[in-house]
Formats: sequence, C-alpha cells, structure tokens
Amino acid sequence: MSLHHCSPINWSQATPTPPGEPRERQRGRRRARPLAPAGGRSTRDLPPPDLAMQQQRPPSVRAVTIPFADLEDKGKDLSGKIGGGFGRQGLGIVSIADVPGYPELRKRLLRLAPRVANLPEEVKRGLEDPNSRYNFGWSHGKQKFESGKFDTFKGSYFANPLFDVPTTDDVLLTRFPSYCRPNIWPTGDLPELETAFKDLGKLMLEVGLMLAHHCDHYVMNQGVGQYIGESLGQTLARSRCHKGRLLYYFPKEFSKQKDGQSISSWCGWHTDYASLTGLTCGLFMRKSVEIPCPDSGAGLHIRSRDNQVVKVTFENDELAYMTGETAEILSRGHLRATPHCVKAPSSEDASLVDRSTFALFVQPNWDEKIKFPSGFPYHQELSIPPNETLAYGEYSERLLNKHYEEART
Ligand SMILES: O=C(O)CCC(=O)C(=O)O
Ligand SMILES: [Fe+2]
Repeated sequence: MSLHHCSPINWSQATPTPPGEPRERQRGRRRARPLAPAGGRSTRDLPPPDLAMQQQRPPSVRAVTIPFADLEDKGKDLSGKIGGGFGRQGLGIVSIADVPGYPELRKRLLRLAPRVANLPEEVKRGLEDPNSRYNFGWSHGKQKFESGKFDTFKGSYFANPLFDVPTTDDVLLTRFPSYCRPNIWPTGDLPELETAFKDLGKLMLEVGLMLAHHCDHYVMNQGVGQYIGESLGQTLARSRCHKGRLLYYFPKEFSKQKDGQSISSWCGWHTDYASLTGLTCGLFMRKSVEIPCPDSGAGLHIRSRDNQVVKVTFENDELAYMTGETAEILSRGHLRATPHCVKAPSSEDASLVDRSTFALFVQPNWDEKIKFPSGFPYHQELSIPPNETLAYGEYSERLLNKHYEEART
C-alpha cells in the first residue's frame, strides 16, 4: 500500500457509481466487476485479471482546457469548464494553458529528475528521511504497489515548496511527521534542485488556488449555497503543508518489470488524498536525450465517472490539475476524487526510455478539521464513523501508520 499521499485502489472492493446516481444509493450494492487491473493489499480477494481489458488500448481523451487569462479573472464565470472537467460527467482533470513562465520552469525541474535518481547510492541514502516515512527527500521502493509488491519502478523526491521548516513545535513534529518535518536538499551534490523545485511548486500552488476559487463558485452554483468556513479556496490558501513530488520513472530494463502490457505498469491505480493535484506533462528521455514518447498508448490514464478507462492527454506546456479525496469531502461530493495510474511505453523502441514529471499536492493544513460524510467510499479499512471530524493530518497519519505496518509485515 502507499506510503505517500495517495490511496491504492483495490478494484475488487471499489464500488463504482453510475453517472447521475447518488453515492448513498450505492451502499449495499454488490461488488462491481473491476474494469482495470486489480490493485490493493492482497491478491487473494481479487477476481482474475481481465486480460482482454488490460491489452486493449483505451481511447485517448483531451483534458478540458482553461486559458490562464480566464482563470486569473476571479469574476469570470467558468462553471461550464469546471463542470465539464470536474463535474459529474467530467474526467476529473482540467488543464491550464498559457501560464506565464511555466514551460521554462517545468523543463528546468524535470531535467533534474534523472540526475537525482542517478546520484550515487550512498548520497541518496543520506537524502532519505525514514522518520517521515520517506515523505521528505529521496524515496525509492518504499511504496507498495498493486498486489502488495514494492514499487521499484519510480523514484521520488518530496519537499514542501513553500516552507523549509513548516513548524518547530516538537509536539506537531512528532504527531504529523510527514507534513511537519523539515525539507532535505542535496546542497552539495545537486544544488540547483532546491530553487528549481521551489519555483515550480510555488507557481503551481498559485495557479491551483485560482482554480480552487472557481471550483468553489461551481459548487455553490450547484445549490450547495455559501460555504461556512470550509471553502476549498480558503482552506487551501491557509495551509502550510502543500507537498511537491518530483517523479522519475526508470526505463523498463532497470525496473525489471514483467507487466509491460498492464495499464498501470509504471504507477498503480490510486486516488490522491490531497484536494487538488497539480501535474506537469511527463518528459521522456532516452539516454539523457529528450524524445517524444515512443508509444502513444503510454502515460496518464483515468477511470472516468462512467467507469471507462481512458488515456488522458494535455499539451507539454499546459499545467493539469486533478481532484483528490479532500476536494470530494469539502465540496460535499460535487467534485470527485479521480482514480488514475500511469502506463509505461511498451512498443519495440521503448527500451531505455525514462519519464520525469512533477506533482504538487495542494492540501489542507495538518490541523484542518475534515468532516467525513456518511457514504464516503475511501479507506473503509480505517473504520472512520460517518460524520466523524478528523484533522487532515490525523487522517493521513492514520493511513501512513496502517500502511507502514503492512509494509513491514
Ligand atoms: O506520473 C504521473 O503522471 C502521476 C503521478 C501520480 O499520480 C502521483 O504522484 O500521485
Ligand atoms: Fe496520483
């Protein structure tokens, strides 16, 4: 299971909601047949993999795109676009075009991902932080993937792009280590990483907050009415624990993967537990030379609201955002968490091809109170009673504790 910011999906337990049907009506429904490769804790309770589905090439769908000039206009009515991207019929992803300065910052950081991953092993060990369960600094093979295998296909570098030291309060550091511990930077070995990471992370946060503002408008127009102190925009703007993740997907040969045909061959099916996940378009390289992706079927895949698996595309120079579990909670179900995974290239000429990308988890502060609605479909293993209020940090630490125990056993 995951140790990082996301919840692997066990498809045999997931109960997809048909479009338009309130989730409450779903409770008690028999398990639906999974559409995607099984993922989760145990292989024992999974139905046989649907090989036909795995080998089929899912259709490519373009993400709904909003021009930055529209997004920064707070008074502009973007309900159509937000509804089309994040609403009931949307894919759960929206891309923003023409963000000033973004293409350069993206390339500057993504080009550093292979350099981090190829630092000497002893240097990378010095950049690890077991006390945060590898939620700061370098992390490789610490996360459990589908079917309980350790995920060695990708390496990650985690940091808070805004605060090197989010707090000095010992109680908080002990209670919420994955959010409160200090950043680690490879100052001697790759000094340029820190600025490149912080600059892109800050820009993605700024754009994410603009998007959150328009999401709030959309949700209020759905008849929810005025928020009482829990709007996405306000909740996210006061947070000190947004987290950046620089990802490096190793070339196939080095990752020893045998399941090249599977849709989730590079990153397993999961939902993020942040509110909004900012995502760059992946940068592909072969032997340090940037190339277009050699396999048009590779990349980010999403399970749509009507249970179709689709490959989602957006331009290199666009900045994408997906919705996570706490957007679903704060919007009272009007925005849904987006199930997603990443497929590795599997064509003949895909050997030695790596992929670098960056995710920014825009999320509430550790002490922000989250009220779990009845019928909340995620993490039933935590047995959170309906309508219980938990601090966001408590929610994620409970998940980390549970998965850390599992990963050790
Ligand atoms: O590599 C990607 O495009 C997605 C990464 C992701 O889903 C995550 O880090 O949570
Ligand atoms: Fe994710």
